[in-house]
Amino acid sequence: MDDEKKQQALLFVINPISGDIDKEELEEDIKAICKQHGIACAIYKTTGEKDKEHIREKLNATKYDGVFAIGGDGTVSIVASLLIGTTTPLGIIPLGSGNGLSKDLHVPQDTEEALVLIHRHVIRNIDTVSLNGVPSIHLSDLGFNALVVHKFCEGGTRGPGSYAWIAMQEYLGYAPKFYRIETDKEVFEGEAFMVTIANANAFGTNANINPNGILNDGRFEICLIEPFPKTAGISILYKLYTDSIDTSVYSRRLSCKSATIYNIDHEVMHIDGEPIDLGDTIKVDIHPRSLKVILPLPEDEE
Ligand SMILES: Nc1ncnc2c1ncn2[C@@H]1O[C@H](COP(=O)(O)OP(=O)(O)OP(=O)(O)O)[C@@H](O)[C@H]1O
Repeated sequence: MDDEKKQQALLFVINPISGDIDKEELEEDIKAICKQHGIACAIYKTTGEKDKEHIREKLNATKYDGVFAIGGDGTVSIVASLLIGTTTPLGIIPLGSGNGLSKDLHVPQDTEEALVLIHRHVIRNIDTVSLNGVPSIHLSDLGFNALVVHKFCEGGTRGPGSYAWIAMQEYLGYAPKFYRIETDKEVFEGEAFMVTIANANAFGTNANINPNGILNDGRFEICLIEPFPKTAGISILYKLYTDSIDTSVYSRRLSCKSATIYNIDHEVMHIDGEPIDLGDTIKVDIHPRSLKVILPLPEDEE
């Protein structure tokens, strides 16, 4: 099905600095594609200051038929959080240093191919998760990875290289933390190297923490990496990058619709890559099919 006729007005939220990629030409391409297909096109360029508030104002002022986030996971997360529970779908043109959600949604990573979504696509519903009421669309966690995300955000440098450098520096000295996790089905109590609340599958780095997660199954997974000898680190890393972490004896998965995580050691956390402090009791809930997303046409409908 081609939705071209229904698309009247689209908002494009462009992060000019994401992925260190210049987007001047892209802006012109977007305008040309919209003109060609009779679509009214509005552009908002992020500044890094109060972007969410400014985009919310635009959404309140005008009814858009879709909002495209053009940037990395941070930009996608801001736009998505404003569209949850509305009838307005989220589109993604992946142009960040981390493009995790777009990969899990099978959005083309090639910009030219992704731009086709402007006029040719299907709309599907996906689940979202909330942590103490704060939306998470992709992956949130406590523990080692969250610590690396915090240090990465505090540092001045961008990109996957500096993330890997921080991870290497922190790895040897990191001690697992103690958690109690009560889900609607089971209870876990013990130490973990990291605790990931996963609506989706893989981080922007391509490390796949939840290979069997499904974005619209009405459930989320709490993925634990339990304490392991440092010598097992390489094997765990290998399994993360070969979609086989489920086969590790140090991994555990709690599949659920709701959970409460007691963060007894006050470990840091992030939601979709943004550091956040939610206190020591984190209530997690699934919101089935609460976000509409713009996706490529299935091959049999091409
Ligand atoms: N015009 C701007 N100038 C500086 N920073 C900006 C600007 N617009 C957005 N930002 C910042 O960009 C970050 C989000 O970037 P995003 O995740 O989309 O791309 P990225 O290349 O993957 O970035 P990162 O690797 O830092 O996550 C946020 O920290 C936001 O504050």
